[in-house]
Amino acid sequence: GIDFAVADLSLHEFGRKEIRLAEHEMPGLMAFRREYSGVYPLKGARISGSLHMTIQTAVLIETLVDLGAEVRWASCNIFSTQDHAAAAVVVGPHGTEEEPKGVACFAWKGETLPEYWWTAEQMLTWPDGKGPNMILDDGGDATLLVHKGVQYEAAGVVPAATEDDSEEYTIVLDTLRASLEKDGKKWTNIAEGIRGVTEETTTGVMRLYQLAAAGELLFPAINVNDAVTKSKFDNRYGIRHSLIDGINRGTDVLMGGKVAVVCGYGDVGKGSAESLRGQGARVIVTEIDPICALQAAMDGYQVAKLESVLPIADIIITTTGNKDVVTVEHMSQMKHQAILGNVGHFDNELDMAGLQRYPGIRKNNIKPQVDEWIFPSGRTIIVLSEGRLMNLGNATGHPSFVMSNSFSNQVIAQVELFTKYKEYDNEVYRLPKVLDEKVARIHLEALGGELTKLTKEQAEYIDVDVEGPFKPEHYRY
Ligand SMILES: O=C(Nc1ccc2nc(N3CCOCC3)sc2c1)c1ccc(CN2C(=O)C=NC2=O)cc1
Repeated sequence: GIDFAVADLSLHEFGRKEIRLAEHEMPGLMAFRREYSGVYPLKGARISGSLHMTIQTAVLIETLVDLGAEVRWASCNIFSTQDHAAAAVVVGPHGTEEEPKGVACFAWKGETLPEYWWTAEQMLTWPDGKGPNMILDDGGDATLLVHKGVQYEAAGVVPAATEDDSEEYTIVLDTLRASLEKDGKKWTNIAEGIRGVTEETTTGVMRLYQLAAAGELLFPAINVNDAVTKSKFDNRYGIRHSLIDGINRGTDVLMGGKVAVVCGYGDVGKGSAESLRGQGARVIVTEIDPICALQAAMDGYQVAKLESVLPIADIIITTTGNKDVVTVEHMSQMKHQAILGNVGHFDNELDMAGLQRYPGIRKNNIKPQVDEWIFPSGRTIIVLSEGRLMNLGNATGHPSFVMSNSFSNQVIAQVELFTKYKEYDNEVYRLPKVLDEKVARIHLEALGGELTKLTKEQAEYIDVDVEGPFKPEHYRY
């Protein structure tokens, strides 16, 4: 039998039902199952995956298994696991609760930090003592664990107190300390067996480039995040779908006719503005970058400074990826019951610490992820998801079709690295554009779109191959 640790295996039937619905909305992954049927390009692959254990991720996992891989999984966030997805992945499409036949999965919603690092350790160690030969990472924790482990083995000492006292980092070391004392040279063996890692997000990709720049990257890496059909789609179309979903689930406020301020006009800001405009809101954009600001103006949005529009703003959404975009001074000048949310990067776009320290402030929790903050003046504001990503806290993250684009790039990258790792150095690579275009072709077809074909003469005229790639590397879509 397989080893696993999930919240409640009896949720597997519900998970299986939602996985079946998601498969219909993930044409890219299902196309790869058909294309590679009987070929098993990932036969022999032992993939350790660290990525949000959601229904969509379950479809990714079962696609990797269909392609021949053995998989062990943990979530990359202590809150993001959907317990029914984890249960279904363990039982598998042909297993039962009594006799699970799925994948070794170690994930449950609400893990403590020590539990989180324990699940990461389980994900990286096979029962036969072997390690993975591939890593699928989101945020870089799996890659970090392997590299830190090797570094400490190389130092020949069990890690002492660290230069960084954060609780999370110390937990990593406790895990490492335990495993080093127990298994000695385990981590070096694990790293030596790994052919490569494919990384889902900006944060993880940044860590990879830092490792590569320091000459410390132990194996090749593919940056999935910067595939056009991943980041452009997550950031623009995923947010366009889930921003108003989160506002509706959280507040049921009518957005038509209201004034909505979107801070930032990058891909996330563009998706957010479009989402709110679609509901009939009058959207005002704030920007620091003249090019993005001009784009907003040309798209018909008023471009203003946040301070200038606080008296009329009903909804304020931050999308910048920066910190302190909305300060407590801004909040104290907002309209009564103005709605404030963040879909940018981390939870520091809104100055929640400043709000909590504001003299005489009071907090009235309306329902999970929806708080009313009451200023001494009696005026209140409604803050979604405590300033954290409200498309996740108040809604269900990206829809399956958007994740199908992202995860199709993951499958291509896993097959590419597993089968051609000898052609790669210990550097960070992006997928060839023609594979990015392949993901787009599959999803266009699934939407009933018809692609026009270049004639040979036309292709020569614009100096591209009839089969692509159709754009130069530096092209910005
Ligand atoms: O982060 C994700 N999810 C998440 C969910 C709930 C949650 N609750 C939190 N807290 C904070 C402390 O107080 C208690 C509540 S943090 C948190 C995070 C997450 C990201 C990408 C994908 C990618 N993705 C999709 O978008 C759809 N399928 C996917 O795999 C998923 C989840």
